[in-house]
Amino acid sequence: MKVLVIGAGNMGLTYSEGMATSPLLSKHKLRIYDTDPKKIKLLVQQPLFNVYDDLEDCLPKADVVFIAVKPYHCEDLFKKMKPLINNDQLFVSLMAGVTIELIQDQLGIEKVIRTMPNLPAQVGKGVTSYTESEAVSKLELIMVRNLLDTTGTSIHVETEKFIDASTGISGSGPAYVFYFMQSMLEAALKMGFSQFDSKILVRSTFEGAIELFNQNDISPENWITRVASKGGTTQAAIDSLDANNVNQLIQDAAYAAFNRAVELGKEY
Ligand SMILES: NC(=O)C1=CN([C@@H]2O[C@H](COP(=O)(O)OP(=O)(O)OC[C@H]3O[C@@H](n4cnc5c(N)ncnc54)[C@H](O)[C@@H]3O)[C@@H](O)[C@H]2O)C=CC1
Ligand SMILES: O=C(O)[C@@H]1CCC=N1
Repeated sequence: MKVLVIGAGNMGLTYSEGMATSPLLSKHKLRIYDTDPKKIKLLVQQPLFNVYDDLEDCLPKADVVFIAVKPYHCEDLFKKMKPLINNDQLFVSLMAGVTIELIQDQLGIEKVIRTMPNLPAQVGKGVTSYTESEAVSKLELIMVRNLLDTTGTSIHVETEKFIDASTGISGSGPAYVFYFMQSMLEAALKMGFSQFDSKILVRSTFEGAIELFNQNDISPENWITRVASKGGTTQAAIDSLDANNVNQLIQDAAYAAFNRAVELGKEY
């Protein structure tokens, strides 16, 4: 099986590295293509995969093609791809919003797996949701799942609605966590801690909370009650969050990302 990854950015490179360092693919079975000459120049020096700057040299012979460009680049890319592809090839899209139907129509092919990955894939802790068009076989689905799992874990969803929904939860989600971290860091600095100590306090708090969550079957809501004493400091903080409707605001943010994914699908 020969795999081509189109787009050597955050996601394309992450997946390429995940697949290349797994036992599933040897170097000569994995290719990466990008249009940015500076990226190509840097990438040719790495030993993990073969790097291309011309679609004609890498696309026609690929069995599985990962598409990891920004949604607004897909129209132009699809025009260039169309004369070089065939209906036996399997296309795996990592793009937010772009629908299976649009990919099938613009490329004139049938086999598409649409995914929604996330950035922690860079450290092997990604989560990717995925769904497929009718023409994709069970075997092909398992094969691609194994490739996706080289960057973490994956969940299969029945419809594309859940790909857009997971964009709002896990795809964009790391940014919500970083947003929270940034606020905590700014508060620590204002209280007079150094940059160094602020980072330790915030990082350890996030790591510790995640570890507790992972090691016990207890809901976050329940954990809050274990931190908060009646009339104590945590309750003062939670009361402030509740008074400002932060729970609802976070849910609104997740829905904003979900809705934007649906909108993106109509823009191309
Ligand atoms: N960054 C993230 O956390 C996530 C991104 N995604 C999706 O992944 C896709 C890629 O995002 P990033 O990797 O963050 O973007 P990026 O901007 O880091 O990488 C995109 C790459 O595509 C290349 N490119 C542009 N036009 C091209 C073309 N016609 N042919 C070949 N290469 C081309 C660019 O030179 C660049 O290297 C997007 O569609 C996004 O919706 C999905 C989930 C999470
Ligand atoms: O912001 C975006 O559109 C992409 C999709 C999910 C994360 N990044």
